[in-house]
Amino acid sequence: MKTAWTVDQIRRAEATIMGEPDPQTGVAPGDDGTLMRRAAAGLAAAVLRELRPASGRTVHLLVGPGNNGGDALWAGAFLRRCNVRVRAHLLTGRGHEAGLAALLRAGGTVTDVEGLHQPCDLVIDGLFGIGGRAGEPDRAIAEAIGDTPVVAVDVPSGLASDSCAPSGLRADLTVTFGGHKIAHLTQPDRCGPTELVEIGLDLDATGPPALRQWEAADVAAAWPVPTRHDHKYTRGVVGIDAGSAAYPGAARLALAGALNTGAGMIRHLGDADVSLLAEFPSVVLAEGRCQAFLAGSGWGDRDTRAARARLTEWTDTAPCVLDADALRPDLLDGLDLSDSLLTPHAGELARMLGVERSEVEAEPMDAARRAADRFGATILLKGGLQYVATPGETTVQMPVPGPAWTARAGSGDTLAGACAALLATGVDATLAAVLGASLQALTAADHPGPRPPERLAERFPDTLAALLAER
Ligand SMILES: NC(=O)C1=CN([C@@H]2O[C@H](COP(=O)(O)OP(=O)(O)OC[C@H]3O[C@@H](n4cnc5c(N)ncnc54)[C@H](OP(=O)(O)O)[C@@H]3O)[C@@H](O)[C@H]2O)[C@@H](O)CC1
Ligand SMILES: Nc1ncnc2c1ncn2[C@@H]1O[C@H](COP(=O)(O)OP(=O)(O)O)[C@@H](O)[C@H]1O
Repeated sequence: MKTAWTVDQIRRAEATIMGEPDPQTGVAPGDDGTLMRRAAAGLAAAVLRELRPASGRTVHLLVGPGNNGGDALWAGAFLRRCNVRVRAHLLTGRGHEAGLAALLRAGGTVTDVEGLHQPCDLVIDGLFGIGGRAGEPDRAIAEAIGDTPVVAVDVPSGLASDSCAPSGLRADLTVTFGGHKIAHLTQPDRCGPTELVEIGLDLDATGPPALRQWEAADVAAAWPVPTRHDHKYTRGVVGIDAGSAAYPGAARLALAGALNTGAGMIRHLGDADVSLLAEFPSVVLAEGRCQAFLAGSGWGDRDTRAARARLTEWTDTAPCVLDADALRPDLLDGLDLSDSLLTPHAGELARMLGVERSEVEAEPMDAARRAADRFGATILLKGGLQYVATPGETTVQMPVPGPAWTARAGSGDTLAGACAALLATGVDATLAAVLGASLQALTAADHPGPRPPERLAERFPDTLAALLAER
């Protein structure tokens, strides 16, 4: 599990070690440079690994006016001890005083933008870190970097740490300090792999993290495996109302998702063509008790009164997964959704919130959180990176990300079925969303290529078996 923290939390954790910074100078009373040197040592070690062999190689430092530039300068001084040639470009003509003095003492040099065009093996981006504002890099600097590998200090410059929006320089590796920032998990294409250097911050004391990214081992550990004492009813019965004359396949897809995730029993309660059940002989048509329901996938333009009656009855009875055509404010308002899961994609979430899709796409984490509070329901916002927001909870969960092969019609229906099967086992809506979305993503990673969603769902059990074998 990777956890990410806001800039405010990082600053507060720093302040408990060094004291509150003076508002005029920005200098904290207890700042003797220890944290910066720890950070810089970790940064230099990472750069040495990238350069291997390092002796005789050349590194350019892009140095901003703040502490981020200080880290780069100190790292440059450490690199000099390993016989690395270091040239620093000071963006504003000045840089962290002690760091610059250390670099010059160690034999590093200062250069202008022209000097950055001289050949070098690696660029350290220390322009701006968590104090940086979002923005595009200076053209002259971007041109000078060209194709040279970039190691970003803390966060790539121009990428806002608390945001999901892409901007700024692109890094091949980001070395961060104390704890991951939100942008590391939401902008992997900008940050590259992220290496965490411990510098002694107690981030847990600042409250819950902003974001948690699940990994395969976490999914395995949390998976609700049936025990010897279980039977089909204790494992959970799922009632599914998916599909319509216009979208008959949605029922088949949702059933495939639920069956292959391990429901104890499935009741097909929709009005879709039952001939599809020939393929799924264990699915029953009999009405009866259910531990979870799935409604909305492939409903099309179902009559509002009928849809509302179904949702009211089901949400009053058991936890529900509400998907696709059930995700309309006029259907959802007034329902008790406290133990249910809504699974919108960005367009559906925009409709639920009455905003433009672009607004959801720009800050998906915030949009998911807002929707969770607005509807009092857990939200799984689907897409390339997915966000699970729980009403009243600060931390947003990010399921394991998967390849974009999954981005096709019908994948959402199988995912909804998978989440419903998990809800029926008794796990809460947040865990059902995280586990269902992660299983789909991990399976797609195991079977890359244009595999139709119902075929991908058939591989869920293999992926799960491999995951559980590791636990
Ligand atoms: N604190 C610690 O002990 C430790 C901190 N550590 C390191 O400190 C980093 C945070 O340092 P920081 O607070 O000095 O902020 P930093 O990211 O250097 O930027 C601030 C400067 O940039 C300027 N600026 C911003 N955006 C701009 C833009 N778009 N275009 C132009 N200018 C812009 C901004 O100007 P202003 O906004 O004030 O106008 C200000 O002058 C952190 O990421 C980590 O690397 C580690 O050493 C571990 C210990
Ligand atoms: N870029 C992407 N990378 C990986 N998975 C994606 C990407 N975009 C969408 N997905 C997945 O594809 C599915 C799309 O769901 P949705 O748009 O609701 O499809 P439908 O309603 O047609 O079934 C979701 O399961 C989501 O997780």
